[in-house]
Amino acid sequence: MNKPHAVELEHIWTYFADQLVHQDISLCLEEGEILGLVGASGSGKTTLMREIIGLETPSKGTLKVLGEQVQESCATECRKRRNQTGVLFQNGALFSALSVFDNIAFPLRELGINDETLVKQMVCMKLAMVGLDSQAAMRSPSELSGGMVKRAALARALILEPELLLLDEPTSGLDPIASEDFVTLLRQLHQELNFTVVMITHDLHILRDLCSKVAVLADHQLIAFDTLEKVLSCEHPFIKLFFHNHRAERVFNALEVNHG
Ligand SMILES: Nc1ncnc2c1ncn2[C@@H]1O[C@H](COP(=O)(O)OP(=O)(O)OP(=O)(O)O)[C@@H](O)[C@H]1O
Repeated sequence: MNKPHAVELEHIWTYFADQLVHQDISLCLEEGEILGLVGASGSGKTTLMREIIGLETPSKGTLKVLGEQVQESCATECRKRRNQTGVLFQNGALFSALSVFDNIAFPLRELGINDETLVKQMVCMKLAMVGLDSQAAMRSPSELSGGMVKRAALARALILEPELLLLDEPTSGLDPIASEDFVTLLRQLHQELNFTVVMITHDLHILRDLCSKVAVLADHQLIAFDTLEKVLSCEHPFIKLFFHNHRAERVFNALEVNHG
């Protein structure tokens, strides 16, 4: 039996004034899947993610997230869905005036959880999960390395134990080692918590090692949505450019060898 869908886009069209961004995009992501969203700059990846979060409304089409139709949700349903969705923005988007601890605690306090013992317990659990110690928790975001900022932002995104995690270029700005560590962390957390992930990424290693599905936006359309192996065999010029250059071939050769 198929798993329930975590994200369902049906015939999504998006215009900003008369500028077409998305033309008839449909896809279904099952619970527990990890989707890598790829596309050239300006192809509408961020807009699609903002639509899934509910920060932007498509011009046409139906968008269902965690079983609820986003456009028809009342305020209570919107709040509930927001609490079930964790977001990691590209630069971490931590509040610079708050310590790492208070950043991670922020969604709890916003929900009205003021029992400080409980808040401390929950924050410490998430800190441990992402591999940050209590010293890092007391620092301000500006005192952290790029990798630590991503971990702190991930802890904040996970604090309410979301069913859906949205990640915008989670490894951008990280050196290869910090990037690999972050991918390992994401994989471990996904195995433990089994959330669904939608992530904008151009990181070939993430697409190869982490994503169960890859979606490619080009020419305003979803030109491919499948496993990486199937996407690699598409003939579209953007796919050739992005997935079949020398660097990509080196990363994906291992995949082709592994899968015969
Ligand atoms: N709020 C907005 N109002 C008007 N135009 C917008 C708005 N948001 C995005 N756009 C336009 O929509 C198009 C898609 O933008 P979007 O940020 O979704 O692309 P992207 O694929 O995420 O790009 P990048 O990889 O550069 O971040 C762009 O032409 C952008 O200028």
